Amino acid sequence: MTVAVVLFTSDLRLHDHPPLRAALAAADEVVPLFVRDSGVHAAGFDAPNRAAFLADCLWDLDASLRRRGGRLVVRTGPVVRETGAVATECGAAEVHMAAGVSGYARRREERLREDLGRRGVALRVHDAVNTAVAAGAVTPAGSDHYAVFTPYFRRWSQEKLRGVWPAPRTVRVPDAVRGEPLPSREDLPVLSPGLPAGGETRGRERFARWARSRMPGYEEGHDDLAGDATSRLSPYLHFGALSPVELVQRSRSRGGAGAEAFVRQLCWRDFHHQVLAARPEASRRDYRPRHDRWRTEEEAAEDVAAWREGRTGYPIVDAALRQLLHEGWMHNRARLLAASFLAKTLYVDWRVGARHFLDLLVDGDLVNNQLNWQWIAGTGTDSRPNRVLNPVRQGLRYDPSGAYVRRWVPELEGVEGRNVHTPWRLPEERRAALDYPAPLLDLTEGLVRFQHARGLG
Ligand SMILES: Cc1cc2nc3c(=O)[nH]c(=O)nc-3n(C[C@H](O)[C@H](O)[C@H](O)COP(=O)(O)OP(=O)(O)OC[C@H]3O[C@@H](n4cnc5c(N)ncnc54)[C@H](O)[C@@H]3O)c2cc1C
Repeated sequence: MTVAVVLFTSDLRLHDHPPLRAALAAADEVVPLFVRDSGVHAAGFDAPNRAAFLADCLWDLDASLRRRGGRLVVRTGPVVRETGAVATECGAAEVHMAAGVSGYARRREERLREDLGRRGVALRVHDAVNTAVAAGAVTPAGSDHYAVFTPYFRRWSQEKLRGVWPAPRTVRVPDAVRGEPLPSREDLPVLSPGLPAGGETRGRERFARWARSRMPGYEEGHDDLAGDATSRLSPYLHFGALSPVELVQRSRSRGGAGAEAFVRQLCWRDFHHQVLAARPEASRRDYRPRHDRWRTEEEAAEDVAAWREGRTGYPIVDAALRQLLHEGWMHNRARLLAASFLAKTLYVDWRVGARHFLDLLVDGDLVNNQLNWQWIAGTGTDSRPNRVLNPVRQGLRYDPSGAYVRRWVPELEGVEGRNVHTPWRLPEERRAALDYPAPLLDLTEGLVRFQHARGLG
């Protein structure tokens, strides 16, 4: 009887899963393994909102495996030690896993290869599991990655994707391998109250429902904050509960402007993955240094606290940050303007904001979070690095009725129409009756400070 191990990391699904498919083809029995990696805990990446979503994903994966005659084996500890121990216990000849692009994922792969090699076990790493096109598979002449999105998108769109594989019918797991009880959402500390439920089953249902009802209007509707017309699939993609290859293929086969626009957004994930794969240090250091002398968290303590709590006095920024606190998720347009406000208007180090997002976002990941923050801070891949988003104009444009602001900032519920974006202009008596702060700073002041810092005048 031959045995293989599948080490699940950010690929918590059974459909379209290259490592599982290869392991089932190579061995009679397979151990589906998930390690609650103490390294991830030590790095502070298991924030409660994501830990809760992860627990849902593991329960769902286990249930799906049980329906196929198997089960999920969960272990806790350093991932290299636990994987090696499981491989030895079950006499596996191979361990299969998905490739990752972060520095941590790369080191994990190297250490696994070494440890398993000593045990006589081969490590097989599979590409295009968590991206549609593998990071580094397409490169421009003379460079190891694309630094600008549009040419990458053009090239990426021409790549032929592999076929989509169904979930296996049966998975036979050796009886002898010991597992631990699955972690549960109930055991976790305080979570955002509006956190979505995780798991492949829910992710697939959500995609199917959204593709039928809202994908056709995605192109026009995706920036409408109150309309909430985007897919909200990002946490499922982050944990690999959905396959990007499958989403691209299924969207393309539906066709239409909405599907095309959605596929383009999926390409942004791949774009950032290939940047980080080539420049892993971009998760911490400026990708394109602009010689900024950012205000630190200590220097800007009061501004940072007001920003985090959603009490800056700029309603659209506050609505965005309160949505994050409540749902562990934020609309893309809201992320853009909240991040621009911190990094450019308040001129605070983008890493301070990126950390806050990572502490709360259920889809928070090093690749997309850090590189989107760099994009907005003008140290990343934006070809207009000095653009500053004006929160009043953004509010009027993307929340013209003010419904998004009223949803998240109840103090402003009674302010009619577009006035909700400029409460400081209300008559003094009316303004004083609102339990809502005055603007933290004048926007022109913020703009001048930023432009001066960037040497623009
Ligand atoms: C400052 C900032 C921080 C961000 N942090 C993260 C993060 O930690 N994790 C994360 O997944 N996304 C992040 N994003 C990207 C984007 O905001 C979210 O992916 C999107 O809002 C998720 O909502 P959705 O699933 O409804 O998106 P949809 O509009 O339905 O898009 C479909 C999918 O495309 C991908 N996508 C869309 N826009 C982007 C983008 N700009 N970059 C990369 N992928 C994209 C996502 O996987 C998303 O689920 C960040 C954006 C900004 C501006």
